[in-house]
Amino acid sequence: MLADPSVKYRPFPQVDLPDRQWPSRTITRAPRWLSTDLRDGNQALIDPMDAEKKRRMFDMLVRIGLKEIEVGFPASGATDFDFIQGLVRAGIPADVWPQVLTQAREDLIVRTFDSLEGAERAVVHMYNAVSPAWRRIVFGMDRAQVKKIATDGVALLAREANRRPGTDWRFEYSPETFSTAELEFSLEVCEAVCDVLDASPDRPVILNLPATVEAATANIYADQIEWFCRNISRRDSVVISLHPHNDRGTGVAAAELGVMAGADRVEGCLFGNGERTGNVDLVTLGLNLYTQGIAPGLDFSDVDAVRKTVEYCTNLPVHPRHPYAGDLVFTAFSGSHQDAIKKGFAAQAQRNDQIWDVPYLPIDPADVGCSYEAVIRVNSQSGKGGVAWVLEQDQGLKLPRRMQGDFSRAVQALADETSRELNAADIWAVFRKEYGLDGGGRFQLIDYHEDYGPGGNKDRRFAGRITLDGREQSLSGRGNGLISSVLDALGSCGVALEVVDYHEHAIGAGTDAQAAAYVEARRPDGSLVYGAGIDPDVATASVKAVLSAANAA
Ligand SMILES: CC(=O)SCCNC(=O)CCNC(=O)[C@H](O)C(C)(C)COP(=O)(O)OP(=O)(O)OC[C@H]1O[C@@H](n2cnc3c(N)ncnc32)[C@H](O)[C@@H]1OP(=O)(O)O
Ligand SMILES: CC(C)C(=O)C(=O)O
Repeated sequence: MLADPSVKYRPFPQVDLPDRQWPSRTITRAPRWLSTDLRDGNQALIDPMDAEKKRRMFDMLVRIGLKEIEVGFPASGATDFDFIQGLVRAGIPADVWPQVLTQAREDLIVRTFDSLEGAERAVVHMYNAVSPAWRRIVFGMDRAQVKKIATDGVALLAREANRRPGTDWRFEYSPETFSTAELEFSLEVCEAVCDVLDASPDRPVILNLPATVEAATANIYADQIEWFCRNISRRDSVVISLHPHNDRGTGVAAAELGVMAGADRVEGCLFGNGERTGNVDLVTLGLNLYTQGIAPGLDFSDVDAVRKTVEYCTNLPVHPRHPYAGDLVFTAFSGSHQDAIKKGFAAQAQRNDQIWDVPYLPIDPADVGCSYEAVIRVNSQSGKGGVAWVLEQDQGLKLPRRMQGDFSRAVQALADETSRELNAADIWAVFRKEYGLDGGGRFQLIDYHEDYGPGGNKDRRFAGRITLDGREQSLSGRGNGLISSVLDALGSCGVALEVVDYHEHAIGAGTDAQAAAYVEARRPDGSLVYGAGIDPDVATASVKAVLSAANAA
């Protein structure tokens, strides 16, 4: 890299628009969407989609709710041409407009119209680049010549349409490279195109203003769009469309600001496939709107299925951190995030309204078909809240607060030792081991009997059979409750404990229900130990929990 990049790169000039309005506008409804997955997306693939993949993509786009779909570049070759003819023959849903792209060349235009033979309706989209670099480098033409490519081209569109009156034709024109062209020249070309096509309010022309290469910050694109919307002479006879690419990684921002600046329509691809760094991502745009309380008109309620289809058709993976849809976007590994999310879910469950307010989760995962189970996952960065969450989701165990800290230390030790993610089975195994659920501690309950002394209810007697250090023996004790009588019995084995906290709850319901009991106990030196017991009988669960604490002591 250069020490001084200014010798090679120039900053993008500002747009002279001191009274710009877009910064204080908000988006209040979804724009019209066009999917160009089958065109811009497809042309950028290592292996372009075959007919089967195209059909699968098309059907999914229709299911999602796309009403405008660019189905290909028919003059590119037989694959696109035949696919488009096949779609037309099979019948395109009545509320869906197929769109096709062509260069402004007569033979290509004729072939493009041929591909749509028999269609009820279609949009023919023609482009030519207008910016200085393309004029100079690609075409070797001046402004007038480049403008003539456009006007001659759209005249051919009108001619071909007139020759085929059985189809309801609409037109889209893209001054390709709009974002790096002089605004006045783009406007001049678009005005001329609208004149030739006789744009009117009932037959508006789509003017698509692409950021063919994203070359400036998103606010500059918004300025360009607002400037264009203000200056185009027949605003009511044109649909202003955006086509942002993502070279600077700000395609989504550019599209959003462009809509605030007055655009009616956005062209993009699912998950941002497309040339180089991609077209703007329709999934992110749609769900961004959704999280502002605006119905996007696109159904991503099973975003995972959408992702799998796109991955299959494009043979490109969607990044695990991709907004809303990546494998890891609803997953928190880090302790403080887990703690906040766990509290957020609990608060959400207690509130009496639907408003979503869970820390770190901008959208309810359930709305896009994701379950809550995977929201919190555990590794060495995790904390007690996350560990407790996984145990609760997996086993239904609701550990008391302080015990969460005790248990999490054991889980943390394993995570550090193994340097990997711990799944629910790992965590459950640590719990069973830590609290002696499978045996292994000094004290294990075989069975016990409880009765009352002369003092009645406050005079409980515990008589148990346990294994102590592997040897079976009897144990008895007395207290004013079951737990204190077990503690008394343990005292005779030299274990002095005072219970400072006790919790119990049911796990599950009906005949399969179990009870979980948790004990926090203090040793003579003041240190705390914890125990847990699980049993179909709640009293037995509590006895086991006390013995479990004794094992820890
Ligand atoms: C920004 C975009 O994504 S635009 C869409 C791009 N998509 C594609 O190109 C995919 C499909 N394309 C193709 O299959 C082929 O490029 C075809 C069939 C369209 C044309 O193929 P060919 O004629 O063999 O070659 P090629 O694409 O290189 O054409 C370049 C010529 O077209 C001219 N040209 C480029 N764009 C346009 C345009 N929009 N209108 C008119 N002429 C154009 C170039 O100046 C060049 O002219 P020259 O030969 O006189 O120098
Ligand atoms: C054809 C146009 C719209 C295009 O794909 C672009 O400019 O990126």
